[in-house]
Amino acid sequence: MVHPSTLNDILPEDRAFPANRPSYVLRSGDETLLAYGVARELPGGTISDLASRVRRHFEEYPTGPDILVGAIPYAREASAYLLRPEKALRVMGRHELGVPGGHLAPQGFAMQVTADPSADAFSAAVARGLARLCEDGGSLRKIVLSRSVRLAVGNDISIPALIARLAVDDAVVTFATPLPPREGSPRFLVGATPELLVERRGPRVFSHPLAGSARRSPDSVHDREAAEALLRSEKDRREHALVVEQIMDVLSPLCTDLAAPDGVMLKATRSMWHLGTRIKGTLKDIGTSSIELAALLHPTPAVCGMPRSEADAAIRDLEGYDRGFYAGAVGWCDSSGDGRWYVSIRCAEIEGRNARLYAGAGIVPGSTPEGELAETAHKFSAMLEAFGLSVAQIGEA
Ligand SMILES: C=C(O[C@@H]1C=C(C(=O)O)C=C[C@H]1O)C(=O)O
Repeated sequence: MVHPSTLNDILPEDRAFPANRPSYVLRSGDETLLAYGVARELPGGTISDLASRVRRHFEEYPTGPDILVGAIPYAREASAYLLRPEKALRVMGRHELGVPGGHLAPQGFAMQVTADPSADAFSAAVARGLARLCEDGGSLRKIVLSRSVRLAVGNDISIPALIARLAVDDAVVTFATPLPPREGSPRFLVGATPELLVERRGPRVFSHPLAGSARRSPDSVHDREAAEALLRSEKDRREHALVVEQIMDVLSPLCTDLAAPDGVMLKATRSMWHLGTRIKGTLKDIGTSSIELAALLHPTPAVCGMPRSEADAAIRDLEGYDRGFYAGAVGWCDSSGDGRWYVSIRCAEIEGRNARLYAGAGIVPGSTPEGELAETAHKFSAMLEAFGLSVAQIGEA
């Protein structure tokens, strides 16, 4: 059981709830969810029985806020960390969070920046991944390889300041969610994700997968050219189509009228362009919960690859580290089965003075180690900027 006192410093005291600070924040352009304190922790287990554990939880504890919040890790065999808060506040519409920008570290404190793996080691992993895609007789079509950057700051990292800075981008969903403490020390996953894994609202189901990326440019002509080139890129469209294919395959037996009426469109964040497809459907059986849908879909080929088990095995072999809660999902669900789950990317694991940032990129035939290195560097930029750093400061421009 997590001690609530370890979780109460995400935001400054909320005027609406004096004497209480949110322990969990999920802010999108149209809705902000704030959760306070921890009444209960969902018992652990793998993703295959997550939906039944959630259902049992709401049956056993019908009182209190009708919500579980938290994070699902990348590995399907690892346990989700879902919490029943003491209080929850859902604010419809745009919410400023009421957090001052603040300093993440006192002026003059050096930040230590370490690429883990190094840029060279990541490029080598991409080259090995590409070789596997081209192996004769192999069925592997895509793998998503990631890397991390570790930051060591002079003092404890201020999560309020971090999320306030990330929230300047309205195109992304800013989140801060507690992770299981390590040796008693509180940990959080904080990020700004552009990608909706799945949402269930009554019988309606939504997903907005992204795959295929280009960096944005401060120059509007170059920016537009980058977007147009991405839309035309055969390699990126192929990479994207695999994600849409898997999501449609998983959802179609469960839905009537499943469709992607707008086709492939561009999604812009402040730092990246992506190819995205909005998928919508209606459940055949209203008993299918958002968490059941998330558990079936995760990990999509946007963060894993195709086919899933082969891609996952290649990732574990080539990346050489445990992704933890990066490339999992973050969100909420309630006892009716409604919920929203976002892909936990563009994020960092925060523990005291240390942050570990993650970024990954899809590898398909036609990808190059240099291209994927540059793409992941730019995917770090929103988090780096929240720390007052730039891509150039991690040694890559
Ligand atoms: C894996 C990440 O991003 C994913 C991979 C993308 C790609 O390869 O083009 C695009 C969006 C995300 O689905 C990440 O940001 O870490």
